[in-house]
Amino acid sequence: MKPEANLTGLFVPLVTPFTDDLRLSPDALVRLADEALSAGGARGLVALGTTAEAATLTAEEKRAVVRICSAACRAHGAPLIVGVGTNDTAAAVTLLQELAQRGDVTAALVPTPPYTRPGEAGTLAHFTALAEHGGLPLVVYDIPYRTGQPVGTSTLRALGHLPEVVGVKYATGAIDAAAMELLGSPTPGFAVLGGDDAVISPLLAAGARGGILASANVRTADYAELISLWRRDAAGPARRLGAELARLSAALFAEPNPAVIKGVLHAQGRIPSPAVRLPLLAASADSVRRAADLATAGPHRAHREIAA
Ligand SMILES: O=C(O)C1=NC(C(=O)O)C[C@H](O)C1
Repeated sequence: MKPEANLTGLFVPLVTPFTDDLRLSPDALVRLADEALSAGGARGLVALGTTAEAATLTAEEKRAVVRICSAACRAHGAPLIVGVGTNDTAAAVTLLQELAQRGDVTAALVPTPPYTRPGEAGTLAHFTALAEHGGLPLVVYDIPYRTGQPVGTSTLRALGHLPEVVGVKYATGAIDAAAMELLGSPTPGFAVLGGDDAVISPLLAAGARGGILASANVRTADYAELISLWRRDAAGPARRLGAELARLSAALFAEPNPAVIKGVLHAQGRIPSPAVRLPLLAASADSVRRAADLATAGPHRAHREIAA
């Protein structure tokens, strides 16, 4: 029997706000977490995703980020997903066991082992070990353009049948025959969540249960509404909002994530600094301006406000 993770809706992988001198800004993270779950209407949060620049955080900073996100999730009765990414299976088991001991983590978001390229059988063996020994429900993060390790539909299905694997963050960069095959016959207890922001709308149309979307750090409520519209089969408004948000997502990803998102959040006064840690560089003023314009008030929102 699978653990019940209830992975439907919008999960926001929060940025990690820094000060200008690159220290963690806990107060800003507390505000972002609360806004996403209250005004934003997100179903839950993702701590330590790619968008959080998790690769550059110290162990102590990671603990602080998880503590803050956990407190917000507890206050809102929301699920918390935590990113755990390494190509060392034994180290991943240890990290998962430590997280499991907290008792407040709904699931871990785990990429296919990055860089090593262990093949599909090795990837399946990796997740089997994590499922058997990690002690936490797992969401497989399928993002071959970052990890270098693609997984085919039959491997994904095999992963979905592992007892602790409750979902996949599907970010293959395409909605193709493989995606349609995956979505066409869903595996019970295995949620498909979109993770490619610019194509989230068609993935939802094809049956994805929700999304883990960095773009939702900005205009959270609209991404939550997009998911809700598709799940209610409201195709017309969903298509219009999806097209508008795809333009925003493209602008937010014009430079390596999360540089533009942080630039926009800073321009909106929501974080103290647009700073990112090396090897990322701050986004150009042009990219931030273009995305900030799209973030402020799209025609869809204007239309809804007039209609209200
Ligand atoms: O941090 C995440 O989770 C996400 N990161 C993305 C990326 O940087 O590739 C994309 C997605 O929006 C979620």
